[in-house]
Amino acid sequence: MTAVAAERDAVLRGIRGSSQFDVRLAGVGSPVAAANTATALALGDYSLVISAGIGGGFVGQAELGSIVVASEIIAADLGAETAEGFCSVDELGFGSSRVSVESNLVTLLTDALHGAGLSVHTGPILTVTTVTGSSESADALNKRIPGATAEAMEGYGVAVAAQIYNVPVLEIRTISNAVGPRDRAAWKMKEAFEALEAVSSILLEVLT
Ligand SMILES: O=C(O)c1cccc(C(=O)CC[C@H]2O[C@@H](n3cnc4c(=O)[nH]cnc43)[C@H](O)[C@@H]2O)c1
Repeated sequence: MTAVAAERDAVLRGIRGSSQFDVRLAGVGSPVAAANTATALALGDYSLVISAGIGGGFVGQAELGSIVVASEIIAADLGAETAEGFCSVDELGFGSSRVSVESNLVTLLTDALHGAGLSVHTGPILTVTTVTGSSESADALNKRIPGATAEAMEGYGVAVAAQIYNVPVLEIRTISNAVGPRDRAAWKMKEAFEALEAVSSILLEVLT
């Protein structure tokens, strides 16, 4: 599941037309991504769901152009603001803001990516509703979720749909920008799409 066509096209280049993969558009944001993933899972027979695309990298954790494979997929802003600070849905008793991933799948993929000489990191990938745009917000996320490695906008929605259908899920982000003050001129879209293509060609090797 990719949010936009440019991500889908990078994945398609990487998998070189393999019929083993069904590359679909999720749309931008967790709700539409959840709906589109659930629709696909209701109609087809899948053994793995992958949320893939570009994302923001937390400074000191994932540099521009690198790859992040999620160890956990976390809805970082799903909760309530209180006088004491942010309160997650877990703390509120309304469910879980976290979806776990199968560690053996993560290891299989990251070993292959390392083996191909690519820069790859593993850690929590946050799903946010609003792209983080200040150091204060980035610091708050880092404090709330130690080890946060990347952020994007769809992973949690895709993961919840996969979880409902009892299908394992992965999230993979290639880093186009740093999480923090918005500096559109510094975004490395080309490098991120090239990395997404490279990851997809490795996926073809390890999952075939
Ligand atoms: O501002 C622009 O000109 C612009 C051009 C293309 C794409 C964008 C996006 O904001 C893309 C959002 C899209 O990409 C993921 N993404 C990429 N970086 C981040 C981030 O730092 N924080 C959250 N999401 C990010 C996201 O999953 C969306 O699908 C802007």
